[in-house]
Amino acid sequence: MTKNKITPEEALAYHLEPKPGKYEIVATTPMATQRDLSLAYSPGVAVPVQAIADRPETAYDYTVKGNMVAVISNGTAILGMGNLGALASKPVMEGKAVLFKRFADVNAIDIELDTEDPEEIIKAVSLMGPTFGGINLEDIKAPECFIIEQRLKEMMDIPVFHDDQHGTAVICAAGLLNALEISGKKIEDCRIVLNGAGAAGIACLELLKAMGARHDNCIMCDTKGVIYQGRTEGMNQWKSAHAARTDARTLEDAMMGADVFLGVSAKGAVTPEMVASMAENPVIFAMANPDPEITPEEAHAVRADAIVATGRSDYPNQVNNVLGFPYLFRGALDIHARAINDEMKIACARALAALAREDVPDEVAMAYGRKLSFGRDYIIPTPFDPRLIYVIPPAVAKAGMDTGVARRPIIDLKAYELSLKSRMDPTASILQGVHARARQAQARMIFAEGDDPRVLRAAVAYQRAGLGKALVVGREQDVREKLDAAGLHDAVRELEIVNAANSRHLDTYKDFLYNRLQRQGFDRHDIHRLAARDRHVFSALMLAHGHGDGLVTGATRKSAHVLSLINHVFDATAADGAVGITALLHKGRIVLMGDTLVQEWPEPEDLANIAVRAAAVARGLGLEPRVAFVSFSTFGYPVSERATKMHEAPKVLDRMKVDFEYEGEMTVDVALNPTAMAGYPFCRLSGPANILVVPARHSASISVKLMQEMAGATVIGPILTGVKKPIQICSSNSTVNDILNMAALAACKIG
Ligand SMILES: NC(=O)C1=CN([C@@H]2O[C@H](COP(=O)(O)OP(=O)(O)OC[C@H]3O[C@@H](n4cnc5c(N)ncnc54)[C@H](OP(=O)(O)O)[C@@H]3O)[C@@H](O)[C@H]2O)C=CC1
Ligand SMILES: CC(=O)C(=O)O
Ligand SMILES: [Mg+2]
Repeated sequence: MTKNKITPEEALAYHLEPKPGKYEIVATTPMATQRDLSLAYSPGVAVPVQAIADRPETAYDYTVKGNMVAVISNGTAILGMGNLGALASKPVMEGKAVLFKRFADVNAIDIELDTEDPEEIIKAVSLMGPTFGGINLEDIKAPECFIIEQRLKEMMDIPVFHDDQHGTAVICAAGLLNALEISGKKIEDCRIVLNGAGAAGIACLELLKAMGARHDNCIMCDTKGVIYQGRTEGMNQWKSAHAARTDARTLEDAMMGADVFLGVSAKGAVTPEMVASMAENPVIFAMANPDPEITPEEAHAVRADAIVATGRSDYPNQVNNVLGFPYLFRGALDIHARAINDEMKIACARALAALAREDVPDEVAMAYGRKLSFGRDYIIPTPFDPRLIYVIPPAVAKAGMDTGVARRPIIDLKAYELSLKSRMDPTASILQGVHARARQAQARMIFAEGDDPRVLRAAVAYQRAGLGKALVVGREQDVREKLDAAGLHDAVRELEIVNAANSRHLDTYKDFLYNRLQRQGFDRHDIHRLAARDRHVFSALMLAHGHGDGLVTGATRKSAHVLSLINHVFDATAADGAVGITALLHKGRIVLMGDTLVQEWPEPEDLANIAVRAAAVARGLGLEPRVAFVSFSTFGYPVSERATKMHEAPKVLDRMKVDFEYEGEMTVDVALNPTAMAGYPFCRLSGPANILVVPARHSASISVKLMQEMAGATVIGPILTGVKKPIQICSSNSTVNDILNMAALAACKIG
């Protein structure tokens, strides 16, 4: 199993850069003109004000209320870290807000309340009702959380949901249904031990009992050991409800012969001996965060037959409420629900359990870089499963409608499902897929520019993210100093630093290069200078000889120059059919553009080759290619000599009988806008183009940079294709993340 290794420095840097924190608020309306100002603010705003005053339900139409959730904490139970206060809880709450957005397009804002007094929290939150479509309580400790949630539910007319209680319970129930199916046991016969009698623990046991677990078969423990009938120390009414009739007094006693262990307590609470004493095919959900009660490695070392889950993303079977709260709220918000009730939670649990049993589509397997099929290492869907957004919310919404909490029922559930499918930004999952496949490939990546701090940080991140081995070309002393300056002292020991002076292969490289270049005016001296002193050439030679699986360079020099150096070692010219493809990611859309790197003025045959290369890149990214040859004319009008080759290129593809959609020539709006395309009913594209082949490199460069500077598009590439080995050339203004992404692209051989 590959484990992600995350260092404290990386975690801090992630939160510090590019701006402090993890989200910002973006306007959805333009505020550009005097007229905009008049509409958005005074006097225009008075009109929706009056409408809402007259009919309060229209707040869902004229404001963000209907898609806005508050993530509220006082920091008394931050993950499993305990009571560290409201301010310290902010990174977790900002994180939950981002998860809401990323996974279910719910706008969420974190609110940290600096009090431990339940009455103050109740008062503060109850007054926020008008602002939000729902309230997500987070990391508020038991037993106060029970009182707070109950009272707020009674007072407010929007869903109030304590994620640590019900989110956790729902996911735990879903995972357990499937784990028991695999271990061939029935919930009503199982002996269940639950450690941690707080927010998560009480809610988990309550839900499992509602789903068939027998009270007499369940033992709950806390820091004082077993909660047994008659115990007085450290008790409260919620624990008392689950007090067991048993002689067991310690967790160790309770675990003997148990079928199921559920941990929502703290790191290391379970020992290997306890696991060893459990019944056959034991189920162990060690859900404490960030560190589980026992690690899967430790549990499997003593019980190979155990089915193990944790709350973390770096092990299989992540039982974490991230699988629940985004989708529960999505479904609830879409029916303008008054509450999230038990039926909606159970519908969510059942839908999640059912989804894990379904055949996993290729796109999900591709995103994870491994085949996932229902079994011991896959009992619950993975958080990045793109089906969650359109499978779970409809189940929740339907249960809400059936039980009468919907203010605005959904008439057409099928249409709702379709709208959910197109709601999510596909671009995030594309990068996630690339990284997952890179992790699978475990490529030895050559980072040619070891003298650049960004490259060094990307190399460290590549290795620590478990993507493979990073080989850094540079001088040891220099690399050490630069890593020290970046606060990455330990990384020197982890990276392999390579250079001409410490390579055993320099003579072989020089012979190879001499053979290639001797008839192009290079003598032995020139060859030595190139091979020993130029890191781009040296790195390319390493790659050519299989002393690395991929190469990333270009962060310190202009790409054309880097490409000319690489051409000494590889055939990567226009004549060789090399092509640069750039991916533009913007507003949920991804468009590939070519050629952005190699071909200056491609002829129709070259344009066809660019289309073929771009289509392969698109498929590598999980997109079905639709190519448009773009120009300033559409299907022959206006007539122009400059547009002729764009008109001819599709005919070349006709002759090649390629297996993807293409059309041209056309203007960019016809290519990308379905309404404009509809004006040409004979157009063979089945939807907006996702690949634009442009007439020349200057138009490609202008378009990409315009999108980047004016629209703030994310740019990946140019991705170099059509070369024998994976080489990716970054741009000189690449960030650490850009370089890391290029390394991941090289690792999974996209291009
Ligand atoms: N995977 C997931 O999705 C989720 C995981 N969790 C995890 O569950 C844990 C508890 O969270 P939450 O319920 O919100 O917190 P609470 O503060 O509400 O409850 C903590 C409970 O754990 C008990 N406890 C703490 N340490 C131990 C120990 N070493 N042995 C036995 N019991 C212990 C406490 O006992 P006592 O009553 O005696 O003080 C208390 O009952 C955290 O680690 C959290 O990260 C929570 C939510 C979701
Ligand atoms: C996952 C979560 O909410 C917790 O550990 O508290
Ligand atoms: Mg929590």
